[in-house]
Amino acid sequence: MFIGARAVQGTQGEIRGISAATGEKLDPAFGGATKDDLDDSCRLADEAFDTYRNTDPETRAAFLEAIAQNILDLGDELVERCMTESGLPRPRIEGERGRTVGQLRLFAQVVRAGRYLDVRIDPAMPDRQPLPRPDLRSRMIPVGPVAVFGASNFPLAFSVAGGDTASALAAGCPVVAKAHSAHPGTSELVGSAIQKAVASSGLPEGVFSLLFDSGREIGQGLVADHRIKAVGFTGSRGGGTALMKIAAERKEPIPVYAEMSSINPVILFEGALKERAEAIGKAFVGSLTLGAGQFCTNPGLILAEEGEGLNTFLSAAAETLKEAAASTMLTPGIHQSYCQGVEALAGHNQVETVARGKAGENFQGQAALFATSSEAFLADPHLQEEVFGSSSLVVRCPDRDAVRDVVEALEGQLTAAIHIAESDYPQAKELLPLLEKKVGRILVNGFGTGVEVAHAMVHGGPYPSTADGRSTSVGTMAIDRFLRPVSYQDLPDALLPDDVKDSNPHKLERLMDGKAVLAD
Ligand SMILES: NC(=O)c1ccc[n+]([C@@H]2O[C@H](COP(=O)([O-])OP(=O)(O)OC[C@H]3O[C@@H](n4cnc5c(N)ncnc54)[C@H](O)[C@@H]3O)[C@@H](O)[C@H]2O)c1
Ligand SMILES: O=CCCC(=O)C(=O)O
Repeated sequence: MFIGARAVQGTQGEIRGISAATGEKLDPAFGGATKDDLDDSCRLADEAFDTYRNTDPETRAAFLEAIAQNILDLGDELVERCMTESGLPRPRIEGERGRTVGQLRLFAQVVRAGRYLDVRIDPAMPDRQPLPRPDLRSRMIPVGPVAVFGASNFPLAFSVAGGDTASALAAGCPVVAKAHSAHPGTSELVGSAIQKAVASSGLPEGVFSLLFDSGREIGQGLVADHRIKAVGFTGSRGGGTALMKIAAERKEPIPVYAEMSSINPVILFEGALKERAEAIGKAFVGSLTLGAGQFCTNPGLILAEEGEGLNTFLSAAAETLKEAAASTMLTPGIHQSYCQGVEALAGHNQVETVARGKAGENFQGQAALFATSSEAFLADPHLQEEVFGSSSLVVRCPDRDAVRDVVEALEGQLTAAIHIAESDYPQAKELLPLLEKKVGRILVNGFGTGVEVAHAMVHGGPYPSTADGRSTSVGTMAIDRFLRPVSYQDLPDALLPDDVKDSNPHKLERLMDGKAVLAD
């Protein structure tokens, strides 16, 4: 573990990485944190906060870039360890490393640009009648130390140096990360890259700590610690809601930004099916089986009106899926819950098994495609539960109204995809307002897997896809989760923070009396 500048061997229990492919325990053995380790990490983060939040933009941006470079400098040791622990192939891990590094570098740009501070200045109007207007200035400031829970399914881009850590550090918040026990070796390597950047950037050691937990006590204690002011989490609905409860019951409740579960409905319109049902069917299976289906954006639900087009889609999807190789899943636990989910669907008396992929061995997940009627789907809420892996359910709808009824019945989702031809635009236009209320991202003629790390990305959605549908965990808006506004009224310039001073020393773009003004 890394507790500030110290590298610490945990003493609570034994945590070992497991070869995802074979189940073999990996060296070295890691140990979980004690309550003292937890307390030290939170104390150091609290002590570091004021210094870190007052770092100038260039120092903070360079720090983020140093993390990125240190991760790259880990070279193949990181890639190979991550492949072994996650079972994910080299191209995926190398691609995910590039995404992680790119995310850190993008946030460095955000910090340098300074627009995230949202500086607003309403100059005083002493002669205004009937009442003078005071001098009012505001900016966003970081909330304080943030707890980050690494995700199993993206051991780099959503884990120790993933989007939650990158956006929190960019906001000026120290981070106490809780490693995911599915990839302890990967977590240690990435944690070393961050700790090295803290030191080389001359920052207080408490800016980053990494803890392991041999159970759940440390993770729960982290969320409950009064010095932690926000939580980032990606994982199960049970895990996310458990942490939300702890956070809500604190003396000072704090937000938990949990990304939890989504079945990401894909709606196939008549015109699109008429034009390209077979191509959609093949592309769908590619998305469904990406990363052994362990994407939170996985297309777990297909909606379409019954007819020839849907039948053509189903035939193409079935033929393609039958050839899909089974892939190693992240952990034996995730593999087991996937198999249980698939068995439950296969045994459901209203669900038809359309196709199964090639059978696998050990902890490989066999792809599965099921179908049911909209009537059965609406009658059984269990049918909209996420089956985390390469499994999807097609819902045959008798008409357009039934499609809408199913969408109405869905919980909050991360994404919805519509496959349309121009002839479908009128119906699509009717459905879009409803989709907006249900999801964080709407796609046309694609699938939700493959989240672009960009300024306009929303990787979030109404509960229960995430804990707070107003936020995103990917993209530059992710920084907003770890900021809060402060207003300064009638302060003399000498007392104002640099960001809101008349002189604008950091040359920020600011809102002056409601108008955006670039620094000269
Ligand atoms: N939708 C998604 O983005 C997504 C991503 C990963 C996993 N999942 C779902 O979660 C299941 C399990 O996967 P996972 O291990 O990544 O998720 P998980 O929720 O079990 O664990 C995620 C992290 O949170 C911690 N945690 C979980 N519950 C906790 C609790 N009650 N108290 C303290 N800490 C707790 C774990 O130790 C781990 O570090 C998967 O089968 C899948 O269904 C969903
Ligand atoms: O698993 C959650 C994130 C999915 C993602 O980032 C992607 O689809 O690229």
